[in-house]
Amino acid sequence: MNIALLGYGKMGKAIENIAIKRGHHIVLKVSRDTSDYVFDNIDVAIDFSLPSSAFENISNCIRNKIPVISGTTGWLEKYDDIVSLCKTHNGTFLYASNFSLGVNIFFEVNKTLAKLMTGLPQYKVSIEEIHHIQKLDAPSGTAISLANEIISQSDYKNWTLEPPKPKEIGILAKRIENVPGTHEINYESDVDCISIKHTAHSREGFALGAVIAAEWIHDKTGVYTMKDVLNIG
Ligand SMILES: NC(=O)C1=CN([C@@H]2O[C@H](COP(=O)(O)OP(=O)(O)OC[C@H]3O[C@@H](n4cnc5c(N)ncnc54)[C@H](OP(=O)(O)O)[C@@H]3O)[C@@H](O)[C@H]2O)C=CC1
Ligand SMILES: O=C(O)C1=N[C@H](C(=O)O)C[C@H](O)C1
Repeated sequence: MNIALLGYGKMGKAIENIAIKRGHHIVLKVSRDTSDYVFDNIDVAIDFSLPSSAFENISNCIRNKIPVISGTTGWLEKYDDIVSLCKTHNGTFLYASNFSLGVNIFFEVNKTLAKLMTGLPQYKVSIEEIHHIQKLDAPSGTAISLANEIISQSDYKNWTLEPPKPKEIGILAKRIENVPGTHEINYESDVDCISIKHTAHSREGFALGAVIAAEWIHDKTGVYTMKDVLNIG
């Protein structure tokens, strides 16, 4: 496939390595200062850019009939607008807050555990995420996905970065140099604690998942998630 990379930072470079190993060609790389570009002979675009640029990048692809996947976090208040645009143009779009296989399995474990914990108010749930100090958004997109899944299975109403009130899930966002991404869910009672944790050792898992998603989506139309790609959930 001919791939356009929208964002050529830490993730763009990790994706380039894996895509080339899998026989693909990177034919366009877009960064902050790429002023004018055309989508010429592109099979799929992969957006890992900035919270402030993802919406425009994705819209641009959809309007130009380029299938696009995005892993950029921190822009999701406009997700529904992208879905509408995609439907209007009969386009192709997939967003994932986390492309790694491990985290997508972790999402399922989180959902199952949240179901098991309903009706056990003695356990208070909280989420901790740790990322590198360059990360622009907090909490992480993955932590938001985890919280939303718990909310969908329970009496919790929303998540917060502040000390949680009743029915709120507290998220602690820590920033530590060079940490690729760690997420932990804790159910704490007076007598014990149940924890589940995913630790990324590098960006390779995110990048491989993104390339697999791009391979899967490039000849389809519609709006998809990683659950469709991995056939889980
Ligand atoms: N879903 C997932 O699995 C994962 C998601 N992420 C998310 O991906 C995003 C990128 O992460 P990361 O690669 O670490 O970040 P980086 O800061 O390393 O890279 C961001 C890149 O975006 C470029 N950029 C800036 N403006 C634009 C624009 N208008 N159009 C296109 N590109 C632009 C920057 O260019 P320049 O270098 O010129 O400034 C830079 O190359 C983040 O939102 C992060 O949270 C990260 C890992 C996994
Ligand atoms: O910014 C990152 O690095 C990451 N961002 C994603 C998120 O916000 O969840 C995924 C991963 O944890 C790495």
